Amino acid sequence: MQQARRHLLEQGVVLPSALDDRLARSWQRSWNAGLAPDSRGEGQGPVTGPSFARLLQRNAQLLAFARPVMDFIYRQVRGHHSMLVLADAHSTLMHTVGDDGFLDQAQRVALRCGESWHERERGTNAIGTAVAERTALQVRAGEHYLAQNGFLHCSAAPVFTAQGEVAGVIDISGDAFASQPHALVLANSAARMVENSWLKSRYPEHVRIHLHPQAEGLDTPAEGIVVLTTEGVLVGGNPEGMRMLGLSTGDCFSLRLEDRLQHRLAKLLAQAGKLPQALYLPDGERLHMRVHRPEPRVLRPAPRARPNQPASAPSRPATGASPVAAPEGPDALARCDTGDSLWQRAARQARRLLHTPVPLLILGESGVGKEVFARACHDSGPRAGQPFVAINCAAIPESLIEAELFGYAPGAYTGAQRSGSPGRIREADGGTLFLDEIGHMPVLLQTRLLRVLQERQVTPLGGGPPAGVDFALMSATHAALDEAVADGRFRRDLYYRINGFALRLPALRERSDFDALALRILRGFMGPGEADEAQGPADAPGAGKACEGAGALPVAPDLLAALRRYDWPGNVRQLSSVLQTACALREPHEAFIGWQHLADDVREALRRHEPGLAGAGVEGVGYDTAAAATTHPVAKERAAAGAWQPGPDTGSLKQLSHQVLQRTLQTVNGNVSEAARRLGISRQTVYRRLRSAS
Ligand SMILES: Nc1ncnc2c1ncn2[C@@H]1O[C@H](COP(=O)(O)OP(=O)(O)OP(=O)(O)O)[C@@H](O)[C@H]1O
Repeated sequence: MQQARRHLLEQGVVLPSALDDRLARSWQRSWNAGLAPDSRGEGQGPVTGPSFARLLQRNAQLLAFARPVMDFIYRQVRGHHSMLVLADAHSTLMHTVGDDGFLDQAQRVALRCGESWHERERGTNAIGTAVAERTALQVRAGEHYLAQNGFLHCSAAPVFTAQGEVAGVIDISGDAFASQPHALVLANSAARMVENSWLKSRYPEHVRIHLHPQAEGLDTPAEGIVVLTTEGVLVGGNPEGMRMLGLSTGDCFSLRLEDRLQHRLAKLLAQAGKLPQALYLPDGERLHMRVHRPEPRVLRPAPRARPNQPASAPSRPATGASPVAAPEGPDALARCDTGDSLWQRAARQARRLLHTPVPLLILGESGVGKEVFARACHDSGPRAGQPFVAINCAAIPESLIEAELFGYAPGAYTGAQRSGSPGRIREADGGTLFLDEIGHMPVLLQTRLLRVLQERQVTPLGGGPPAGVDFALMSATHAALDEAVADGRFRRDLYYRINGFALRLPALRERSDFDALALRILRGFMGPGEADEAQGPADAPGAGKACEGAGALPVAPDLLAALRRYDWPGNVRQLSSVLQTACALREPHEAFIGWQHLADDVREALRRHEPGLAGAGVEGVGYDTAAAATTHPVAKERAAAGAWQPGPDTGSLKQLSHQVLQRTLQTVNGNVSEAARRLGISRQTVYRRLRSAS
């Protein structure tokens, strides 16, 4: 380990094979975050007082289910110079129980309630690394990134929510005792016990299926559990249950279990509460299951989703709804709903038509999310689980569209696959065919498509018997199809055939849900929890406060304001790509996206929309540094502590940024790396900035 440490200090990279892969990744993250292995870490001090009380309040359920399990485990390990820890999803310690002697020792390295053991602050450690890697693991002695934690041996296992998000971590820390494999087994079993008891009590109005390969395994911590709505839509499950049935978290709220298992829900319910039953999976494997019916409740109206509830957040289980009128979890359309009323209107219209054969024509500018919307309609309708086949008519060369759509017989044309092809239309059989940019379909093919739509039969190119097809049709275009009809570029009869109902999706600049939509997109790029994590415990010192005004978005407030004002000609696609680039340019230790994470052309385009900045130079270095200095958490923290703050009369942005840089360099005694880290910019930017000022 000493050699690995030396190598890291000298080369800045982890020595290959020195550590288990997960720990090696973690060491590298810790190094990249700017943590010095011989430092005392970057803790911002413990969360205390009312803030700590609120933290406990937010995690009340997890605590309630974890405490008895921790007490039980502690009784098994008492006297072994160790402790059990429960941390939240951000690695902040909430509850500990352990031997007095060891608790005292642990206090000395801040292993105590209220302290964060996030990797960013403490480097590789079992709690923070189990959260980052989403897996149970051990970190023993010198494997800890900070040398001062080398006396600890820790085993930690994440506790997952029913939708696969990390809810918290259970850790066993101690001296040599905790380094043994059984400590990891204990931590893992504790996490499974917490998940299972939480899951059982959390969904009283849902159907619960308990599973195990052996009947005797039911009701043990090893059992799998999945939860369904009374209509059979998957709500979630424990990791074991999801694994046994080959489900992924992406299936939650969209998959009907009977489509996957070929078991009727009614039949499953009929077996509820009886002795364990055999359940055969599609591959022939046999499991034992016990089905629990929802508990009867008084009828109450279905709760509605809050309009600005972040769309990709797992919806909470319905509370207070009856098993008969119970609403299922939000479907795919509801999960795309980030609160804009124009978009919601389109979704309402589409939803009414999903159970009818009426073809939808989705209109809207390029990049507004027409295909995303069509896919969500499909996933929310009766054909969910069947194929969704999207064809971009503008992207396929005209000469190939016919073969691509209708398929071809073996050897139908030069360059064709020898075995022939069924064509995309037949691939959509049973599901949905989505024709994007339908306005670009060549007129001759429009005639063939019309015939398929009328006859519901496809005849492959080069001959062969026609094959019957059954699909729902959705089309989309950003072009004015009625104009194309008027000047003869699009067949009128086909236009009427595809336009059973036309709905229009709003351009991004017309939407009122910018923040919620951006958060949804960021979640996709930052990974589960991280987009919200920047908010931290809302009142934790430092990070959360630095983003005041930005709501839940980990974006510097002035940048967020500019993003909101921008007119987004490329719509959601453009926003998505800007956020993706910014996430990629963000250094691992940077909690917020700032101006410095934008490409030059984007920064320039945004600034053209900024009333007060129109005259500033385009080069932008000064601007991004100033922005970083005023919005980066560390800088803001310093400002709050009484250090220099830019005032309105301090000069141009370029001067401001130079002053910030100079003062930061003074504070850190000229250490460029440290200054760059504090300002949230790269060392190269610091040097460039110094050069441009001289
Ligand atoms: N609701 C959404 N949540 C997250 N990302 C979205 C959403 N809607 C659209 N996007 C992003 O925007 C991109 C473009 O969406 P989509 O392809 O559906 O737009 P479109 O209107 O069909 O575009 P075009 O007219 O160019 O075919 C997607 O790849 C995705 O990255």
